[in-house]
Amino acid sequence: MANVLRNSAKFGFSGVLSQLSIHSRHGRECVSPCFSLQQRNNSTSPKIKVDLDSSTGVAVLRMQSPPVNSLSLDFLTEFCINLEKLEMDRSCRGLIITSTLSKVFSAGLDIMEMYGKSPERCGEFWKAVQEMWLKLYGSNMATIAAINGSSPAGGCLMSIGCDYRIMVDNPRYSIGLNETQLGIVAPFWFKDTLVNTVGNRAAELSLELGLLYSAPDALKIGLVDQLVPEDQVLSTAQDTMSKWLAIPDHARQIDQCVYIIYNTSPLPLDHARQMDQCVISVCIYYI
Ligand SMILES: CC/C=C\CC(=O)SCCNC(=O)CCNC(=O)[C@H](O)C(C)(C)COP(=O)(O)OP(=O)(O)OC[C@H]1O[C@@H](n2cnc3c(N)ncnc32)[C@H](O)[C@@H]1OP(=O)(O)O
Repeated sequence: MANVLRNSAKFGFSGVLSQLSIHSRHGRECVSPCFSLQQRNNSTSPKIKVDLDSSTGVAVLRMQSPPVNSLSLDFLTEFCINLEKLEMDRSCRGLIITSTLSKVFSAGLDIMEMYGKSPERCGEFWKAVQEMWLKLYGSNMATIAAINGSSPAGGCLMSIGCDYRIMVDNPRYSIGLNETQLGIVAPFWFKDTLVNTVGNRAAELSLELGLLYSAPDALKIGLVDQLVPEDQVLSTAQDTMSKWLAIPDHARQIDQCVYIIYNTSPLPLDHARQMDQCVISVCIYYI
């Protein structure tokens, strides 16, 4: 696995980063897509299932892409389309994200997307990764990750892109931004999101050592907010969501918006994109 990742970084990321062109706003506003969501969704069977309960205003998004819910371009495209539909639906106020797979929430970016692909394809893939984060972190909905399995790297990013994290209390499940262990570097906006979640020092240690935390250790550093038995993860997420939805939407959204504006680097700006490019290029150089 590590070898494939090393090779994928060599062949893929330089192409990926030269292709970056994202112009989205940050903050808790619905972000308009900068790539055509409709263009690419080639899968025959849906990788994502969404159930919206119109009586509660809460949608449950289930990732169902075996074996490990890896974030391929098709997966990310489908994810973003679903998020966008829910965002536009005024009856939907809350979103719970979980997995139908046993033991895995998401294995993170699909390593096959980073290996031996054309620069164009890599660029499209990287934009989709950015879009996923922008849409989730910038969502107007209250978002809860019901983490019912391991969630490394991009899977962790997806989790910390949510407002609240509930993880199954199982020490065999791990979560964290383990990129450096794979010889790659988490982009600065992964770092920002982690700092916003666990604070500066914990994020620094976590990123430099590429730490994967067991569920109990993740709770200790605040990477997740709550641990629950496996069979209670969804019901706890539903109960927690009702507390979040008791807060008037506008107040919660403005509060989140202010927090993000003051605590997150501006990915949409040119200089920030160049920094993204720089960090990954240095990383590739040293592989
Ligand atoms: C600049 C930012 C860059 C990167 C951010 C990233 O997200 S890079 C991706 C990093 N991801 C990882 O390091 C996770 C690697 N995977 C795992 O640790 C385990 O697979 C996991 C998720 C804990 C599940 O373990 P389990 O024992 O249940 O499954 P197994 O390892 O046997 O894997 C089953 C098959 O899935 C394939 N696979 C695993 N991860 C990925 C992935 N990220 N992308 C694509 N495919 C993945 C694995 O190769 C197995 O395939 P098989 O054909 O059955 O051998």
